[in-house]
Amino acid sequence: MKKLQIALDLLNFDRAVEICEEAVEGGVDWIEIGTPLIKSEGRKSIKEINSRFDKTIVADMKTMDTGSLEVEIATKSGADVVAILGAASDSTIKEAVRSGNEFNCKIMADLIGVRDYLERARELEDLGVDFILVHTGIDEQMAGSDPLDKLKEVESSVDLPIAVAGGIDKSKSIKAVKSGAEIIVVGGSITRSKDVMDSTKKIKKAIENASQLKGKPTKQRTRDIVEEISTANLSDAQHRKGVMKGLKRVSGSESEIFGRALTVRTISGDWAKPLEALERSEEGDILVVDAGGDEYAAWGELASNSAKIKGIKALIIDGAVRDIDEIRELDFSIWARSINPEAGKPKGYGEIGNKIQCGGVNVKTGDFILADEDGVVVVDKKDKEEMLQRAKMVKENEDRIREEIKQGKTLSEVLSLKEWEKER
Ligand SMILES: O=C([C@H](O)CO)[C@H](O)[C@H](O)COP(=O)(O)O
Repeated sequence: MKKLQIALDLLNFDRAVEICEEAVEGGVDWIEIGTPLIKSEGRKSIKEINSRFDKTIVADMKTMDTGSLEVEIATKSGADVVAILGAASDSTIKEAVRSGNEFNCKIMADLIGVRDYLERARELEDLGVDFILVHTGIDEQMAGSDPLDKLKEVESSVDLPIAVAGGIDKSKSIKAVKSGAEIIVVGGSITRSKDVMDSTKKIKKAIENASQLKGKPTKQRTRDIVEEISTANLSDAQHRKGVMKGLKRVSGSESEIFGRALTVRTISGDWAKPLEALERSEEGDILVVDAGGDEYAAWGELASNSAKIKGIKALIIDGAVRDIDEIRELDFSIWARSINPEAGKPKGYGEIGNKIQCGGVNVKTGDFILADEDGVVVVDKKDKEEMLQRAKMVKENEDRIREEIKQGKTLSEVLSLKEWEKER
C-alpha cells in the first residue's frame, strides 16, 4: 500500500498544525515533522503533532552524528520513523539502527547529497536501515536536480521500501509510483498550495490510480519467478552455493516460502534474541537463527504464535524447536535441525541483524531465502535478480527435457550422459 507523506517544512508551529489538519482531511498517510520545523520549534513540534494526530509520525532529523542520541530524542518525542543522513558514517548509522531497535522505531536513510548513491544504498541496507529515501534537497531542486532520475535504479538495487522526496507534485507522484516508490514525500506542493486539503486529495488519488496501473514493478516480477522455481533449480543456478545443510522442514503447509532474511544469533537454547527480533521485523520477513546447532529448543509454540501475528513468513533455525504438534496446528513454517522438548533460558546473549552462519551458510539481513520440502537456499541480496533469472532458465531447461522423455527418450539419452560422463 503506497503511502503519501506530508513534509511540514515550516518555521511556525501553529501554521504547521493548521496545514496538517487540512492535509489529514485530504487523506495524507504519514506526517513528517520537517527539518526546518524541528530546528525552529524543537522536539516540542514532534510531541505536539504526535499528540494531535493518529498517524505515522516521521521526524526528519537529518542526523549526521550521535545517531543513537538523536533517534532517542525523536522517538521519545513520539516519532515512529526517524530520517537520518545516508552520508553519515557507518558507526552513526549503526548506532541509529541500534537505537531504533531499542526504542521500536524505523530508520529512514536519506541519500541527499550522496555521490555514489547506489553503492551507499546497498551499504545502508546491510547496516540495517528500514527505508531508503531518494531525495533531492530544496537547494538541489533550484539547480534543476530531480529525485526521479535516480529512483528506478535505486529501487532495483535494494530490497527495502523506497521513499522519494524533492519537488514531488501530482504528476511526479505518478511517475514515482511507477518507478517503485512505496512512500511519496510531498512538501511544498501541498504546504504552499491555496487549498491544502484539495491538493492532498488530488495527489493521494493520483498515487492510488498509479498503483493500479499496468506494468510489473520489480517485486511483482520476483514473485512471478519464485512461483515457478524450486530450491533445486536455485541450487543448480548458484552451483550449489547457499544451500543449507542438515536443516529439514518440520512444519507448515505452504509449498514454498520466499522472503527477506532477518538474522539472529543466539547461544545454546537461549530464546531471548529470537523473540526480540520480532520487534525489529517487517511483515513478510523470514527469521534466520543461528542457535549453535545444538539440541536445546530456542523456539516453541508461543513464539510461533507471536511470529505469525507479526506477519513473519517462516523460521529457519540452526538449532532445535519444540511444541511441534501445536506449531503444525498453527500452520507456521519452520525449517530446523532438530525437535526437542527441552528448552534453554532467555538469557539474551547474541545479536539481531548481523551476519550469521546457519546450516553452514553465511546469511546477512536482507539476503533472500527460498525454502521448500527439499530444504533451504540463501541468495545474496545483490545477486537476487540474476540468480532468480538463472533458476528460471534451469527450470525451463528441465521442462524441455521432460517433454523429450515423454516422447520416448531415456533421461541418459537426452542428457547424452555416455558422451559426457567422464568430462563432468
Ligand atoms: O527534506 C526536505 C528538505 O531537505 C527541507 O527540509 C523536504 O521535506 C523535502 O525536500 C520535501 O519537500 P518538497 O521538496 O518541498 O516537496
